[in-house]
Amino acid sequence: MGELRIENLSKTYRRKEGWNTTRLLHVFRNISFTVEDGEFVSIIGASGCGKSTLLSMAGGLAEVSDGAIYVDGNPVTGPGLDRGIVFQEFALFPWLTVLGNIAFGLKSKGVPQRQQMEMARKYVELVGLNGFEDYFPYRLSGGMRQRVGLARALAIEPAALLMDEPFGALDAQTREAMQTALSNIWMKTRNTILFITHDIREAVYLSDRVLVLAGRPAQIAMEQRIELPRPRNRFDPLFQQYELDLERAIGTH
Ligand SMILES: Nc1ncnc2c1ncn2[C@@H]1O[C@H](COP(=O)(O)OP(=O)(O)OP(=O)(O)O)[C@@H](O)[C@H]1O
Repeated sequence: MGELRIENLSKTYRRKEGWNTTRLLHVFRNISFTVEDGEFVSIIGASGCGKSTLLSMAGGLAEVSDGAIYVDGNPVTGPGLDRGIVFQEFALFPWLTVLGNIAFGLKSKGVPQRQQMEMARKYVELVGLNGFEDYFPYRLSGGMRQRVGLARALAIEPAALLMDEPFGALDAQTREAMQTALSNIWMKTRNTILFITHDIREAVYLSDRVLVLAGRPAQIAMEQRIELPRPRNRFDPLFQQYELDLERAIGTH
């Protein structure tokens, strides 16, 4: 199971302006949507519209101002092993090898040591890092580091995977290769994924459904189901039509 439900979610930041004035910044108000079990949903929107804030709240890392988030019906009250998170900054432990990084969360989950390595190896294989098990992160390219980040998040077998601009720090070519890799992995695992990006092409390539966040306070301005067979062809005219429609939705709200 892995259903992620966002219910009437609001976020307000209190910003200090001068020594005795604070201003309220309503980032978004009353946002509701559900990522169904096994569904890949992306959120796109202009810079500053609140995408990262929303994902951090789902991860239990940022406080909810109003509303609630549920994973399989259980309210999110903080970080937990039912959610795997992948950030843009790879956030790997530099003193651990590839295998050590991937096995790390399994220890916290209480998986016995022998089984930790077995499971970590399974995910090394899934993300295509065979042969690099004993490398330390500094010897890996950006794309390989993000494969480790993905394997680490997948290894704890979370109900939902939360990904915040995971390929944002990569060059264009590596980024496209990682999109293909993630799409292939997802076709095998069918994880529930909430994916944040500002790249429309990336969202169309990967998602079952794309939500456009726009306005201030932000709202879901558009919801687009992507009805293309996988693996997807970026040059398909229908693919390009989806891109255009979403571009328009971001621009006009
Ligand atoms: N801790 C904070 N205190 C006050 N304001 C904040 C805080 N964190 C974020 N904000 C503001 O909230 C808004 C939403 O920020 P957020 O990072 O969620 O946007 P985003 O859509 O992820 O942007 P980007 O695509 O540039 O990463 C922005 O206006 C930002 O300046």
